[in-house]
Amino acid sequence: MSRFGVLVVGPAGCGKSTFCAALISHIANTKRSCILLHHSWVPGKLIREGLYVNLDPAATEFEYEPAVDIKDLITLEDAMEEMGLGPNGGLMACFEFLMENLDWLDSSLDDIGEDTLVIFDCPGQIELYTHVPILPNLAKHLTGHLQFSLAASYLLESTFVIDKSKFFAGTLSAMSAMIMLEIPHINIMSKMDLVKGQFSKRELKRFLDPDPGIILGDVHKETNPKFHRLNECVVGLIDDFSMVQFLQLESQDEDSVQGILSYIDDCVGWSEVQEPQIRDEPDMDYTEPVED
Ligand SMILES: Nc1nc2c(ncn2[C@@H]2O[C@H](COP(=O)(O)OP(=O)(O)OP(=O)(O)O)[C@@H](O)[C@H]2O)c(=O)[nH]1
Ligand SMILES: [Mg+2]
Repeated sequence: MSRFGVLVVGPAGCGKSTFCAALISHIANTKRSCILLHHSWVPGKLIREGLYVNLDPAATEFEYEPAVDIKDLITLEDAMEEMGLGPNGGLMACFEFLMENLDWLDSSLDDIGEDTLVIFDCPGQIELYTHVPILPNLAKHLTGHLQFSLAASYLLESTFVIDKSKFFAGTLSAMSAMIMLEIPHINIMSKMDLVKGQFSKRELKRFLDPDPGIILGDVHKETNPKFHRLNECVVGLIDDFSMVQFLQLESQDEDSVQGILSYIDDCVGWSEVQEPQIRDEPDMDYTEPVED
């Protein structure tokens, strides 16, 4: 049995939930999972039977009904009220509770159809994977105990490229997530529609496939000379790793979503498993009859 999943992570408000919904719409439009779930396609049914997992205990509105919702285990209000915590402390407490009750997640994911790509919509608090190893441990559980072939997609908002020092901060957080999660990782520059008109293709390329050395000059101009040495060290760090590249995402654009889904499919190996299948045929037994 193959199980595939993608953790959608990134800072608050970067467009994670919108991207999850766009992925689901696209998968539904192309009807690719209907066969993989139950050989039938009923709009909406797909969503209840798998695919979308909400891991944000503060999320209340969804474009698609989650198949699994952390709020069925614990809500942010409960955690805040019972432990006398604020919203961020409450969120950490929710995840600690989830980690102590992983059997709940195991049983919730038990019914997920074979070969379905499960989309995990994560909260925007990046401390969950940059400071404390909660999401990394969850990823280990999914890949180890539940045998998911799992990838992470890290979203960074495109408006970060307008402020170059913010871009470096964002790139560092993407790197940090990549290193902490230890699973195949895709960086995505979200909300590209917001900056497309403002930059030429060449200028945008500088950020999508960053050469920090070139951007450094611009950052120097924008920062106090006292910090130039620090800027250089940060650039050196990004350069040394040479691992950060971004794919472009416009969640309203189906081609853009398809492009990113193809990367995710490749990362988790979904495509490899699908190729031999005859999609519109019911399961058939092709083995030779055994003679008595
Ligand atoms: N212009 C534009 N806006 C977008 C895009 N994607 C998301 N947004 C908007 O950005 C805002 C935040 O989007 P969400 O999908 O809720 O972001 P999120 O990362 O899930 O937010 P949190 O869960 O609170 O961390 C919403 O107002 C979206 O409509 C996009 O591709 N283009
Ligand atoms: Mg969200």
